Amino acid sequence: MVRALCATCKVERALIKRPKNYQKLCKVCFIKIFEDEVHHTITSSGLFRRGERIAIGASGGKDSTVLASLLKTLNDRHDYGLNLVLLSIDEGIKGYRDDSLDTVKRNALQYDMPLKIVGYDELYGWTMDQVVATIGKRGNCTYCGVFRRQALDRGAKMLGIQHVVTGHNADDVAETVMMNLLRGDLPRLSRGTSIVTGSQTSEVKRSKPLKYAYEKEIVLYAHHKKLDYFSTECLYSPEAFRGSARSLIKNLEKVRPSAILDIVRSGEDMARLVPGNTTDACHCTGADGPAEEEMTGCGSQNGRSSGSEMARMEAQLVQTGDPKNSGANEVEVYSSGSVVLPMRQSKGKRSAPKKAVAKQTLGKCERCGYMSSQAICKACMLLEDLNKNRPHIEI
Ligand SMILES: Nc1ncnc2c1ncn2[C@@H]1O[C@H](COP(=O)(O)OP(=O)(O)OP(=O)(O)O)[C@@H](O)[C@H]1O
Repeated sequence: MVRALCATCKVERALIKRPKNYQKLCKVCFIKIFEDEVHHTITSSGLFRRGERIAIGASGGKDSTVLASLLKTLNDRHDYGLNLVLLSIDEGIKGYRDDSLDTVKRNALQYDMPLKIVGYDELYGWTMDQVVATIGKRGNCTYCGVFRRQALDRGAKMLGIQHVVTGHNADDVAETVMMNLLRGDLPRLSRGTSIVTGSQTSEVKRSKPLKYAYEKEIVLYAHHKKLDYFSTECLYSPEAFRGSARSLIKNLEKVRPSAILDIVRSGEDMARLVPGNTTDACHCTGADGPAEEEMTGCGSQNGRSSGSEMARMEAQLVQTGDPKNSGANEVEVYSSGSVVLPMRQSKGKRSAPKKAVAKQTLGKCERCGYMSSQAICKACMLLEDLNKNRPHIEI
């Protein structure tokens, strides 16, 4: 079968069928278009200012590795004038985070960026292995999410940096929109769709430059740019509700590729209906906001288990290789028939309709002194519970 010509340059043979819109592109044009689109997101939302120091939340996974590589490329190409630093949180999960941190250490050399690693053990006196040994796997993602969110802020403060970027992508945002839609929680939905969280009053703002990038295109970009990233799921259990929202969206995407971006855009439109929300930038403090809790999940939420779609896609890419070299035909990196999504059954209780929540005001946690919208921050509340059980386990 003769491969079609690239829809953009019309010279090279198409190698990639874009998951986003089925456009057939050659490798060079795909990479250029993907980079241009992220550049557009950054400039149109005025994400950075010249001279700004940016901490890239680096987990070693595909999203944050692509983010680091892309920001370096765009910073050089468009002269953003940014000072980029890698910031990694070591949750203390042996056989998972220690391996992914090795990847980040290599990335630091590859991209010539300084790397700061901050551990849960030094911040909280607990590793996630110890937390799971105490509370079991159920609910451990809540601890990890709350601790990581604060750890990223604290790591940034240690570096004297006020802006953290994370590798959250369009699929992540669509999942958050869907979850909050299903819960009937519009205020939380509104916070989850913002490209920037944290305001002038909060000490560290967070943003998602890959907000409009499809996860599948991130995998393709990483593959074709031959990026060095870590691809194993967390050893501890994923969050069931997010998994169900994800399956729902992936099934929609099969019949309507634009579904992911449509959900993101609908989320943005609905966010404008929330009283007090006038711009895309989130008005919550970002320190303790529930939407942030959801957006700072763990890699396992994205289901990279061997049976998952992303794992299949990665395996397929590795197997097929680059058709230019292997002589194979055009790579269709996805196919609606070939992907079987893991359906996780959620036994979650039906939650009562929620009232609109008032805007949060930033203060300081009475215990740790860290920024919080409540008297005692969530991390301290969780630590209190954990510490009650401390005598029962060996640390
Ligand atoms: N341990 C960590 N250290 C620093 N940043 C992290 C860490 N874990 C997650 N993040 C940040 O949060 C983002 C979303 O993380 P999450 O694990 O939910 O998604 P992911 O799709 O698996 O991301 P990635 O592919 O980058 O691991 C990551 O892209 C990264 O920027």
